[in-house]
Amino acid sequence: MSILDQESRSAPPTRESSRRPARWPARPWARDALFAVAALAVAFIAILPGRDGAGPSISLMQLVASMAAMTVAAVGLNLLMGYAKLVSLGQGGFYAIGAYATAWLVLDGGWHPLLAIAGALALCGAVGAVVAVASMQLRGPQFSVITLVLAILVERILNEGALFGRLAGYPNHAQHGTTGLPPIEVLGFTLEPPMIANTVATVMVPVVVVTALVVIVSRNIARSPWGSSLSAIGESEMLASHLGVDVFHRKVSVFVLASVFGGLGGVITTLCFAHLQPETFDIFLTITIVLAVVFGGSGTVLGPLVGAVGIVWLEQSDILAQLGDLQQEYISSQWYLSTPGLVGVLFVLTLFLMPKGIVGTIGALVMGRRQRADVAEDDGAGLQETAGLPATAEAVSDASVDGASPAGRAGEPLLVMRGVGKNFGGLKAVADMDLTVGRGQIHAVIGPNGAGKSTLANLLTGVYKPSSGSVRFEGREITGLAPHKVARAGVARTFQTPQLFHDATVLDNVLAGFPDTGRTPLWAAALKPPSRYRRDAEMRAEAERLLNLVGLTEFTRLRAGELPYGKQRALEIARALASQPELIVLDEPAAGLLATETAGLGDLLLSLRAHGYALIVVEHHMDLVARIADQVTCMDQGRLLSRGTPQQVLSDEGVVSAYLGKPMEEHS
Ligand SMILES: Nc1ncnc2c1ncn2[C@@H]1O[C@H](COP(=O)(O)OP(=O)(O)OP(=O)(O)O)[C@@H](O)[C@H]1O
Repeated sequence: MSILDQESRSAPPTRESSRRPARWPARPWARDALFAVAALAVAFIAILPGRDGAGPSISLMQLVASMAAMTVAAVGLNLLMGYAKLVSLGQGGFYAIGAYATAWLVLDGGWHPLLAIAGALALCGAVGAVVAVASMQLRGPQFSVITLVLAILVERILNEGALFGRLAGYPNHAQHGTTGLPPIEVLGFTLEPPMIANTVATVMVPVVVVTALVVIVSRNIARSPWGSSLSAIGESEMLASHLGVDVFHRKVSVFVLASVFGGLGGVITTLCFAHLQPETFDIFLTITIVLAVVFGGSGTVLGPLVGAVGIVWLEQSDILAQLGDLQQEYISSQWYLSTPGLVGVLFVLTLFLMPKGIVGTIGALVMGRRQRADVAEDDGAGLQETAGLPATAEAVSDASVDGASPAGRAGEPLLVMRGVGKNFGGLKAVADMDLTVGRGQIHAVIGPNGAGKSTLANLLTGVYKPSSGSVRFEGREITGLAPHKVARAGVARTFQTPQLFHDATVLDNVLAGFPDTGRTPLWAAALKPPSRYRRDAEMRAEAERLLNLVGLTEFTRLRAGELPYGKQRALEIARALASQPELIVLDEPAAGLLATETAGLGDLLLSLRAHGYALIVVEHHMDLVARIADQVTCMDQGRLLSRGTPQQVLSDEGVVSAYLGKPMEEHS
């Protein structure tokens, strides 16, 4: 039923698409294949020096192993911290669980090493799930503290639990008669760790392949609708739920995934170093993983890799030790910073000088340059316009919204709210309100500040559960459903203050509006089957058409945060349309718009009505209300004050005295 159902091929090429330089390779699957080949190639090049097992290459392979372990753990943390903005300080704990559980299941449990690895990762996932369920209601610092407690607990258990050899490490002579885990055998191959001179460290092959696969999979996830849902959660959980995302489950899922990747870092450590010392799994490990993400670029695909490689190299090279010596020589032999202290200083400097990290900073520079080039090519037409919305009705019809529409069913009540009320303590914000909206109808809700208009919208969209009454949508009871369920039922909304992904492009903002953001399963995001490519192409074509509809074609690749306010409102409407709703609730869409923009908004809303959308418009601009609304409901003190056509309501004496102050004609 979307206005987008028409053949996308029929759309005329936009200026944006006609002048945009083609990316190479042009096809998304070819770009992904190239990335995968490059990742695997880098992985194999990294272990080339160890191919003959010569003594000096052993320490190099140990360095690569440490980098691989740190990369995998940092990639997991980045999904959690970089995208969903859930700052976990427990990643070191999962790393330790993965390492020790693998060794323990092999040595004490007698499990086959591959089974032990699977068991260790499952344990990390299970512990992650418990911690996530327990902590997901917490926000910001409280969440971080809970995860930090986990890391500290794990470290204490390893240090003090006799089972894990205490300070003797694991395995140890007293318990196992050996200080090294035997190399694992898989399909007749012995996977030797990089520990013995003149022995080829064969385990490095699966280690770097798995590391490359983790980077590839995390890139797939980050660039999928599943990844968009994480960014949405990071931006605002309220926004995410209105995009159809089941926030609680998604947060638990990403935490479990991050925990498993953290555990995989530990598994790599066990396989490569064969002996575990509890002090290497201290709180400093967790901080190093966080630093790797921040240093490389949190919320970027390559950031954790670059950060992990950089941090491990710094820690293991002589540079920091030499800096320590220099301090002792020239500043003080008593007061100087050792390696952990210097890493801490690096952390602080990174936060101040490069808050986006290495990859993020480079990415921002490249994006800025591209955008400046776009604007320079733009012959002044696009950015200098102030109106983000189509200024004329012709502009709207030019945008060709003649797709399939539910207009044929117009008149049937789509939404029926009956006796709805909401109390906040002793305050009746909404009391006994009815509201009926038919398909293809614009229903304006007006009233003085504090009348309860936004609360009514929030009751409909699931933000608040009604204290009384019922809400039916398309004949289905949706009273008290969570916002993501209401969104999935076909109700989209925009907000009083536009809620956008300010750092993402305009196009990506619209893409986040598609139902896929809430519905794509993790496996499809991670593995990217052919159907995902087809769907991505469809969504992209539809998103470009929607941007054309709301007059934002020129700005497709601009960052949303750089759009003028009016255009941000237009973008929010395009994103709402992407969810293919039946009903759109617009909370004060004309607030902050210029007169020309308000006129353009009116055109757009009328055009949406013409194509069968039902709209509820909470608004203070009476000119706009009078022009577009079929029905107007005026609220005062949470109750119905007047209802009828715009003419009836705007000339109602009660409305004039409680809200307008003077009759509508005198306003203009
Ligand atoms: N979460 C809340 N907790 C307590 N009181 C609330 C809450 N949300 C709204 N209210 C109160 O409910 C009443 C109605 O508020 P609401 O925001 O719905 O009014 P409104 O008509 O949308 O006003 P405006 O036009 O200023 O946006 C106000 O008195 C407000 O202070």
